Amino acid sequence: MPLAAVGQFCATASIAANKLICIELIKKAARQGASMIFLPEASDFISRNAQEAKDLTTSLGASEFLKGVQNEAAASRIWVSVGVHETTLKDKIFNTHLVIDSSGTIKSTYRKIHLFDVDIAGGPRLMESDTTEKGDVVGVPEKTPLGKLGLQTCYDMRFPESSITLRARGAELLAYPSAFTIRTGMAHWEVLLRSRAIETQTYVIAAAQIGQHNEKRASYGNAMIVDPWGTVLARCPDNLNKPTLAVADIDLESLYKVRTEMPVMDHRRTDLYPKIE
Ligand SMILES: O=C(O)CNC(=O)[C@H](CS)NC(=O)CCC(=O)C(=O)O
Repeated sequence: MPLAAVGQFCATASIAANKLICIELIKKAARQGASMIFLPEASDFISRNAQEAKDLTTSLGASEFLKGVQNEAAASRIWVSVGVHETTLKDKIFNTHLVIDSSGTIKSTYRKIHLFDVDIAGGPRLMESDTTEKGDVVGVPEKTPLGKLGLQTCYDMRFPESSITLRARGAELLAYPSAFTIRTGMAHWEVLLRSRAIETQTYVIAAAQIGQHNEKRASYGNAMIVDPWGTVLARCPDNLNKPTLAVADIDLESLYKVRTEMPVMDHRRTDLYPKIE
């Protein structure tokens, strides 16, 4: 049975420092026998403001951060899922989720489709669309050593439509690299992830940022792997002081048992509401 590793750390505005942390996590996951490691959203950097985000962002091909991650994926012979920023043709950024194979090649690119524009009394207030352009493709699951992987990002977990779309297209796992706020994380994080896993009957893997990135921004952590029954198989420790990993076996046989025993996809009343595909 293949082993998945989910990572958790606190990115700052230093791309060089974040790159070293990710390289160490990739090495450690490979040493533990994982076939694939999942790193958080915005693993390349968390910026202090919109201007800094624009200044730090490059194309995928010109990214020093990605070069380091791709080289280490190849050196450690492990697949990697990672969230990064990417320049667009306009003066904006894509919030991009990549799958890199064990030779260091980018196999799949997903650009976050739901942007986090919220203003909650007592915080947080974040307007992602000020800097970020939304992607316009849900995509098809990518074949990985763990199974067919559907790519999403963070806030996307609030939209079951896209996870059900990916399930309908063959997903056996869904990845949600994240940088969740603490307030919304305490109220919603685990419930959302377990709900997506239960209703789609897929594994859900959510790498996460944790801790204080700068004066204005902190993240909730609780990176986790959830099985298709909704059980939290692994969770990174609540450790603010160092990057951490958690691992779990991916058992597709038990996934198909869940789907056979309770075939919710076949029970849909698409005569009463739209079919998602
Ligand atoms: O800003 C970057 O560089 C990377 N992007 C993020 O951190 C994004 C947009 S601000 N964060 C979220 O989507 C949090 C969602 C969330 O917390 C919720 O749904 O409750």
